[in-house]
Amino acid sequence: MKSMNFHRYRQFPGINLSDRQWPSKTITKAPIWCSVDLRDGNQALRIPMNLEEKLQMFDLLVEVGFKEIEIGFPSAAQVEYDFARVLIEENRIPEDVTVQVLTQAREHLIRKTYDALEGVHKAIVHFYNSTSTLQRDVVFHMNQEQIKQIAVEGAKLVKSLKEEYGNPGIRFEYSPESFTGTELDYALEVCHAVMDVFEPTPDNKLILNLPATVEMSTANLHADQIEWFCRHIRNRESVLISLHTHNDRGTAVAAAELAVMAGADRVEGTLFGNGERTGNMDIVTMSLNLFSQGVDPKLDFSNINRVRDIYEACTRMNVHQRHPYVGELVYTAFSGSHQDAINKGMKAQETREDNFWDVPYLPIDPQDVGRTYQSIIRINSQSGKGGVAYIMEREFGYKLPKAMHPEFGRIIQQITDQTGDELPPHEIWKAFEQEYLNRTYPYHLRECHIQMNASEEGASDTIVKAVVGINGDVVEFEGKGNGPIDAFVKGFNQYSNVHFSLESYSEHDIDHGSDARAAAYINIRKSSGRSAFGVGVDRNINLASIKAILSALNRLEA
Ligand SMILES: CC(=O)SCCNC(=O)CCNC(=O)[C@H](O)C(C)(C)COP(=O)(O)OP(=O)(O)OC[C@H]1O[C@@H](n2cnc3c(N)ncnc32)[C@H](O)[C@@H]1OP(=O)(O)O
Ligand SMILES: CC(C)C(=O)C(=O)O
Repeated sequence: MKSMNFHRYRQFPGINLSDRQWPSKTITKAPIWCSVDLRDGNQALRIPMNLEEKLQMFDLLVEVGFKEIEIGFPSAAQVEYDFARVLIEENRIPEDVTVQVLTQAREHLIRKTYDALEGVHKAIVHFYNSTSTLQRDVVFHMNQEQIKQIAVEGAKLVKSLKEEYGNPGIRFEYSPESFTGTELDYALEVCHAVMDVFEPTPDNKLILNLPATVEMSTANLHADQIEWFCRHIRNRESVLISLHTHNDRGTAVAAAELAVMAGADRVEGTLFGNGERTGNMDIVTMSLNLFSQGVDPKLDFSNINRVRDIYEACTRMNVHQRHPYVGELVYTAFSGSHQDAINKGMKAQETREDNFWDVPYLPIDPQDVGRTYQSIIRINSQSGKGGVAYIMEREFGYKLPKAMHPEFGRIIQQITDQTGDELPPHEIWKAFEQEYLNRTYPYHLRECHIQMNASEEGASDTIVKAVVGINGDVVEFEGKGNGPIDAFVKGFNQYSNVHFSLESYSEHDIDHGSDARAAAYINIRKSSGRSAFGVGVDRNINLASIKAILSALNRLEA
């Protein structure tokens, strides 16, 4: 085997934090959420959102419950600037929502950003410069002091423009961009220098956003970085520590979760993890993770499909079928043992008294996010008898007796083995009809009259007069027994010379009301030892049973 070029990469260094506290913490409340869909999400799209799409996305974010929304980078492009103006001039920002705008720590961009915010009630001016070791070297060719000065000069300008514009509703956020690639003590030094400019207080906090601009380490090391920072920052009560994780290693959500345990107050992210490269932290997943632990997520994803549809329309991105909580297949089991457990779990759930959700393989109730139970079991060659029985009951109201499950399961398995494809419910129904209900050869019930006689002593007997097609001939017979089935079987045995016994019988209503039909399931065994189920459906339960007998016999003859 050829080995890969792993020696070109270095291990991320450990963090010196031997008494880390975060591993024994749990998250008991939602962090302050900030959506960056309209900025980090938008800047990574092949076709960025137009004004109309941005408005639609903004309205969705408000509807979901975000109170802080980064609406763009107004100094970057006209559409970004215009969007801020439309929101402000058309009074589209609800009272309780703060919009946030991003700018590089560069004078002309900061000034333009303030122009875009003219007249806003509440806004966060978010400015950044990269502080990472690598970018200082290869992008800026500056030393630590020079890079710190970019941040400090930016902070001074951002602060003075607030006064110049006389807008008390402006707050500040600073990001040492590429924080996770920056020496921790240096990132701290830069943030302290920025704090010295703003002089934040507990009533007037500065947001320090510590981005994992590129996800470079395992989530535990990220949590160590955040705990280290939270412990070393001065005036901790005067700053909000914000997270902004990316998903380069596929663990942005885990990194954000552990970092909240490590002390962060606020989390930036996007719907479904849209954003640069592999995306930003997925707020839907993180908030529903909290939800699934019994914590109020403070965001409303109770109609997840609507959120997905608007997201897909605005971004032209598709949500993956396996995306947590929302993907088409995430509440679906194809495999037999999962189906069996879900089927049993759903039944047990109906009888639970404590209302807690506890169904195998379904971490949350799909209905809590506006999904249905419709597709929790779907059938293909990996499926089992329990799943097939579930579909028959759920989709068509046929409660196949348990002893019949293996038989019908095998019939469906043969089809799925042949096609290799999923078998939708209507195809399962077709197979059921063909196998059990539509068989008329060699036996076919043409007429049947049932007469039940009750004697004064309470005993009763039944006479069945039937006309049955047998191998193309028409045979008329009469039988007497202690009930319609017994009478029919006796008569039939006599005239057809076919001998069998009844092994099991069950029946139920399929529909309700005066027009209700009944389904009967009868298992018969011939003297040869072979046995089969038959199914009959009729408005009259006795006729349904007689049809079920002939269905079973026909199957045994086939
Ligand atoms: C991690 C993130 O997601 S950060 C957000 C990223 N988002 C975006 O960049 C989207 C919007 N950006 C843009 O539209 C543009 O990049 C703008 C408007 C911000 C800047 O435009 P331009 O100046 O034309 O282009 P560009 O970004 O290539 O400029 C790079 C220059 O700015 C310098 N620069 C970058 N950040 C800073 C800073 N904070 N302070 C001073 N100079 C900076 C670079 O070193 C480079 O300098 P050079 O020209 O001497 O080599
Ligand atoms: C500007 C910052 C917060 C950013 O987008 C990043 O670092 O990913």
